[in-house]
This record gives sequence, structure tokens and C-alpha cells, in this order.
Amino acid sequence: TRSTRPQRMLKAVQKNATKGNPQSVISAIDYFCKNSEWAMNVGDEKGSILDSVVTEVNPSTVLELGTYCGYSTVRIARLLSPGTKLITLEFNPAYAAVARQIIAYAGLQDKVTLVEGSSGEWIPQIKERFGITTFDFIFLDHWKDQYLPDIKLFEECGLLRKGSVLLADNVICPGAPDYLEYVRNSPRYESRYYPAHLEYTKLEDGLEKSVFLG
Ligand SMILES: O=C(NCc1cccc(CNc2ccc3[nH]ncc3c2)c1)c1cc(-c2ccc(F)cc2)cc(O)c1O
Ligand SMILES: [Mg+2]
Repeated sequence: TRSTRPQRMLKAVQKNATKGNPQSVISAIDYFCKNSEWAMNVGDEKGSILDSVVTEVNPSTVLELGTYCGYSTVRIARLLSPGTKLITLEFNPAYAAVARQIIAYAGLQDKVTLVEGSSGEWIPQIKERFGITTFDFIFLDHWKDQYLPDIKLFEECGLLRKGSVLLADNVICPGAPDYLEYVRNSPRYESRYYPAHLEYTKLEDGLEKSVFLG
């Protein structure tokens, strides 16, 4: 049967990237998406913004919602201090299977815990299952209608502390209007929009960075 787009992306990484070299994996995926097939990775333009926020926060505890093929997982993990790990949640098993291989190809498997399941199911279990009290940095890139319920779940589960940083992809395209309205109007967050473009296109999109004020 015909291969899937994530499988073709993995083949492109294995063909064009250097094992153990995260930057070459990032470049190989961007090349594939610009020249062969569009895919919903955060991409190079928004990825650079992601890099700068991760570098600025220098987090000890990191959560990513929506692994897809592991592109942003690799971007984040390559910047973490030695000994720091990130947890990434992926609901789709086929995506998770490809992501594991791409993360391993980059040599970052020891810095990543990939959990197969949904945010709603897993967020309430994180404290006990992973021994985490609060997250320093959270990257939201899963179903856009889940951003708002999940940020409320983070609050309810006591997973945010004064200064926790949430960075949300696609707040314009496909969009997360209810999430934007919440973080921009809540007195408990300081929010800032980073304008960019939808990955590999000229369409408007951007990232919303929200700092929890406690
Ligand atoms: O929709 C998007 N991504 C999310 C997504 C999408 C599909 C499947 C999953 C399954 N993974 C999943 C689900 C639920 C979950 N709960 N916890 C973890 C978890 C994980 C996740 C998306 C779309 C576009 C886009 C498409 C088309 C277009 F024209 C313009 C733009 C661009 C993006 O950058 C995007 O990020
Ligand atoms: Mg996205």
C-alpha cells in the first residue's frame, strides 16, 4: 500500500540528514516540505521564534502537545541543558511511530519522552507519573480547539507557576480564537503575539507567547 506523508518525510531524513546531527534533520525536513510535500511542521520561520523563546526561558521542565513527526521536538530538545528532558504527547500512533524514528535519528532520544495519548487524558496524570510539579515551558501545537480547554486544565492541575511560559502555534491559521481571547483578556497572563507565516507558505500565521502571572 502507498506510503504515508510522514513515512516519506522519514525517508527524506534518512537519505539527506546526518545521523546524530539535529540541525541536519531540521534542514532535511524543511527541504522536503519546501520542495516535495507540504507538511504541518512549525517550519523554519516560526521555528526560529520557537528557538529564541526556548533559549530565553532555558527551561528545566518542558511539555509539547502535538508531536506530529517530531520536527519541533528536535528543535526544542537540541537547545535543552544537559540532563533536561521534554515530554511530548501525540494522539496519532502513526505520527508517534515516525516521530520516534526522527527523534532517534537526530540522536535526541535520551532527552525526549514521547507519550501516546491525548492531552485531556494525560495532563491530570503528569504530576504522579513523571514527578513534575510545574512546567517552565509548554508548546501547544495539537488540535486547535483543544488549546483553551487544556490551558484551563493546566491551571486546575496546578501545573503552572509564576513565570511559566506557554507558546501556541497557529493562532491565526488554522486559528485558535477562543484561546487568544482568553489569554489576551485574562489578568493571569501576560500575552504577546509574534507575527510570521504559515509554515512553507506566504499565508499569515503566528505564535502567541503567554506568561502565567500566578
Ligand atoms: O491542526 C494542526 N495540528 C494538530 C493536529 C492535526 C492533525 C492531527 C493531529 C493529531 N495529534 C494530536 C491530536 C490531539 C492531541 N491531544 N494531545 C496531543 C495530541 C496530538 C494534530 C495544524 C494544522 C495546520 C494547517 C493545516 C491545513 C491548512 F490548510 C493550514 C494549516 C498547520 C499546523 O501548523 C498545525 O499544527
Ligand atoms: Mg502547528
